[in-house]
Amino acid sequence: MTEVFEPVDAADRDLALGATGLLGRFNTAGVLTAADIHVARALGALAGERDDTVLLATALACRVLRAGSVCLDLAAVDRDVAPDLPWPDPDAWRSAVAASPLVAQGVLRWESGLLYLDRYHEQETQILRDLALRAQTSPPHDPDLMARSLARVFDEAGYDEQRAACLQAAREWTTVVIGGPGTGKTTAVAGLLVALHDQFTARGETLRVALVAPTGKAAARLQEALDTARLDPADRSRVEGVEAMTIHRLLQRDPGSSSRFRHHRGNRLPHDLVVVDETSMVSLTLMARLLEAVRTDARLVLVGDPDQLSSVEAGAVLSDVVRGYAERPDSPIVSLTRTHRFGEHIGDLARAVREGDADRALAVLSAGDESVQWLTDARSPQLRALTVDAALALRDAATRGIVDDALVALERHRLLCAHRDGPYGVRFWNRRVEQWLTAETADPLHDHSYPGRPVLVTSNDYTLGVHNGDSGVVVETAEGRRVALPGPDGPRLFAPSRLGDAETMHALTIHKAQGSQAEHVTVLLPDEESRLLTRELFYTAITRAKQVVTVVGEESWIRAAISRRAQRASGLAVRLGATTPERRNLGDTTGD
Ligand SMILES: Nc1ncnc2c1ncn2[C@@H]1O[C@H](COP(=O)(O)OP(=O)(O)OP(=O)(O)O)[C@@H](O)[C@H]1O
Repeated sequence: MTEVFEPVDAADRDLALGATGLLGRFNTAGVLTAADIHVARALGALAGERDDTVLLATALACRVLRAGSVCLDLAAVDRDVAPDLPWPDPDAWRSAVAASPLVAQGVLRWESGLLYLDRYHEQETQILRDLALRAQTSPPHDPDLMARSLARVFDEAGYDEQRAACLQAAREWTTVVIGGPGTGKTTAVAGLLVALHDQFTARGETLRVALVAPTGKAAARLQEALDTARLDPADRSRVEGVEAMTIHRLLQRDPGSSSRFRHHRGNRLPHDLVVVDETSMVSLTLMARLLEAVRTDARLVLVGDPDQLSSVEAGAVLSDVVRGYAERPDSPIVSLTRTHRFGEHIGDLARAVREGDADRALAVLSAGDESVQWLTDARSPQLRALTVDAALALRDAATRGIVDDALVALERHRLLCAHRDGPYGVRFWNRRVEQWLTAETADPLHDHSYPGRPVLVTSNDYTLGVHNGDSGVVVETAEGRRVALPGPDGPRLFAPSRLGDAETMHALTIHKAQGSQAEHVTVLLPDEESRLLTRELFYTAITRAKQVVTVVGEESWIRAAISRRAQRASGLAVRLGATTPERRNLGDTTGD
């Protein structure tokens, strides 16, 4: 089932002027927006397509993009959500789409039952082409030196998976390192940086490294993990000076265009090694832009957890790549399977959710371990106690003006919600925690800059160096109240009025929490009717916890979450699986 029928927002429910026939019916029913209809009509006029059913498919192909799909899977359209609408007969619909002038003229692409707007098909095709091109040759490397470097960096038993990841990345231009939280992905990256540094130095060259992540928050976490990776002082000096940044910053936005970057196929990045962390959050479009900008003779290492929620924008590139290569002999995937950080119980819960084993997940939740707690009712006094304790700790440090302590307190607890609105939403819970706090302290909280207010920045301000997703806290200082945000060289302080768009963050959506972690995470599940409740969402939420996770929700909601998959239509996995590997210098893994 594709997500064609995620209910449109109230603001979306606009009617297209003069929309008649099928498009008009689907528009009035709230399935299509005016924008979907506008695009379908404009493309239809361009190609001379008058068949209403084809225009309907075109409009739906626009609609699915908003739900994260790259294309419309015509056979999987779920008619039950709007059963009274005049759906075309499936066979006739397929034939009409296949025979459409829109397809003949390349405005739309029709492949294996999937209907694409040309741009997205082109991006998939480009990714496939670039991956194939990168796999035709292999990089020069000295295996003996590699073995010596890895023996030094991973000098204890138990690092076989990390070693395997580094060896693959030494041998091939493209490597995909996948694993859940705490499986040692960053540790593998740190080892790889050191080992490749040795390789380049031995050849009298300097290794140029780019370390990137899709969001500023994820880049900051990657930097922190690398800075604290277990390396001896000599090896540490080999990775010093490597700065993690966002993919957008690496590619550099072209000031003359909102969608182009300075680095592209005609102006490639200079780096010899590009490592991308949190790749699950990278959209199809951004991956296409990145792949074309990386030199074909530069190593690319994609790191991430394919079981997490996919990008906000269309595409599920990491999980598609993993599925697409599953049966291929030339797969660049290295899987890290052993968890090294979690308490055993959070790891067990995450595994049960990932594997779809609801009975096992409920058994772990019921076992009574202090690292995995379960509250069936959001009215539980325990939920109030733990959110108020976290808010009070923040308020205490902030009122005393101890900025470092306030920022530490900010990382202690996160209340995560699936929705923004409604009884399980962020807005409701932010207000509720503030009310509880007022009841506890008698502080008036009508002022938005009260000390201890946790703040989430929601837009980029390049002059201030503040990014969407940054989080901080209002603190009392000698100069007055300031919002403290963590920075690479210590806390940064801003007058509250200088920070543009910011929200209160006693509660946060799971989507916005992607790429970050906190010591204790409380996951407030929505009821089983929620359209957002999926296994990927639940897994992403649980795995934000470093030490303790509290799940709030009834058994049936947990079962619903685990049984429902977030599905995105895309052709990448199938097209990748069907590609025949082509190798120019197979077996040539040594020497230049
Ligand atoms: N093979 C190993 N044996 C023992 N400890 C390990 C091993 N690999 C990593 N660790 C330790 O486990 C912890 C987590 O490792 P790391 O940060 O590399 O994981 P990760 O997969 O990048 O985590 P995440 O992406 O979830 O932050 C670190 O403290 C690291 O030193």
